[in-house]
Amino acid sequence: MDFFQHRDGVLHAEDVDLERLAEEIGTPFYCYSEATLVRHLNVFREGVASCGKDPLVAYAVKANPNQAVIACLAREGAGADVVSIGELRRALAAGVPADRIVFSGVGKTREEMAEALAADILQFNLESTSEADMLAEVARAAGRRPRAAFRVNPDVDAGTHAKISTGRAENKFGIPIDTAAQAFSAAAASGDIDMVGVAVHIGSQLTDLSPLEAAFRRVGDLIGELRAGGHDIRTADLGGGLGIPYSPDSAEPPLPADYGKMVAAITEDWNVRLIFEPGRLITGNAGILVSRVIRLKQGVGRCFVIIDAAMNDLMRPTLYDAYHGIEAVRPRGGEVVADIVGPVCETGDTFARDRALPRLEAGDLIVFRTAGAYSATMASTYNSRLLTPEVLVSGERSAVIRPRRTYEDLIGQDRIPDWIAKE
Ligand SMILES: Cc1ncc(COP(=O)(O)O)c(C=O)c1O
Ligand SMILES: N[C@@H](CCCC[NH3+])C(=O)O
Repeated sequence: MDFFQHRDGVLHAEDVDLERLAEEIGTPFYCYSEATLVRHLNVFREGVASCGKDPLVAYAVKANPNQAVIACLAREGAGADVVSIGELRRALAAGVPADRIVFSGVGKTREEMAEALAADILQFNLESTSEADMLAEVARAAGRRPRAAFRVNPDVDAGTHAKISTGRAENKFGIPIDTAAQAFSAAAASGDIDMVGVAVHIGSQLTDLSPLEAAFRRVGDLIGELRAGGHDIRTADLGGGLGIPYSPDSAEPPLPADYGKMVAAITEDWNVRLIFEPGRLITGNAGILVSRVIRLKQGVGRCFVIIDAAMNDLMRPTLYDAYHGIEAVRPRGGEVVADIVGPVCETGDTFARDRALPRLEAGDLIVFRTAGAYSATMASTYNSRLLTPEVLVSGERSAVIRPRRTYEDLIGQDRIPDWIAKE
């Protein structure tokens, strides 16, 4: 059965024996397709290939930071967009060259800056003037000269879920675009930072190009203004954010090729190196979550399918009311309309309400589609559940890329202070 969906709508014919994997690994587990990851990276790269000279695709590591996933993309030449020292270390350890790494995020600490500076990353994306002051201090102390961009906030509504919208004036991200010229001048005047670029990212899971277009046009105007003010702007980081299809009923998000055409037209005379930071688009439809039905329970007027995955494994439905396609691995005849729920002690531990599915029985395997991005990485051990293992499949091959830990590991992480242990 084909569970990995290419971004261009073609189902990939990867023959994955999920039943065998479930026997070997136990459920729940995440499963990623290497071919689909690579395919998505290439679809995006082809889409933006005509956008200026040597565009950099810096994979947003936060979407799926498994070392094997980053290494697979690094092998294909991807860079990385990181937002913490942990992500920077992951990217470097997975083989992403430092000169393809950009460091985003509103809360970079002195220590993080010093480490990224020592690694000589391509660019810091600064999000406030106080952050620029801190980077200047760190750079002076280290005797190095970082390259940096200011991320601007264009005050554009991305039309996505409020919790993942980042480009409105009221959001914490970036500096207001109207004050950017002063911020650039102040940062450049410090003499410690090479202010090379402008960055923008207005949100995630965008299903319409027009907010991106509006934001990019503002960035274009700003680049003109900055150059007129004497700044040597050499890069423009256009962020990530392109949406992917989650539900067969929702509108098709724009294709990377259409996005690329839009970007190429707007940036034609910018004369900069463009940087892109796609995350979800690369990994989202390259991953699934496999779970087993524990039991069925008839409630008052509703049927509950209780599965062994829970909100701690896949938070998106409870956090954003996100839709994930759910399918039976070996569909039986008939149909059931049910609530798909996990074992966690919260009503929010509901993946779907009133979902029509083929009839299910205890022991059946089911699959959550589109679970390669912002899924395993947002998991927790709530209810003292173990983190879900991850598997990578590549044609006939499969490898566990994050093994299941033991309860001893989980419990042994904690320390009982002497004074309690003794009493
Ligand atoms: C600065 C930045 N770049 C890139 C991304 C990746 O976004 P997406 O996964 O929607 O492509 C994000 C997350 O929204 C982000 O905050
Ligand atoms: N965690 C969000 C995406 C956040 C994007 C990060 N900038 C999701 O699952 O959709």
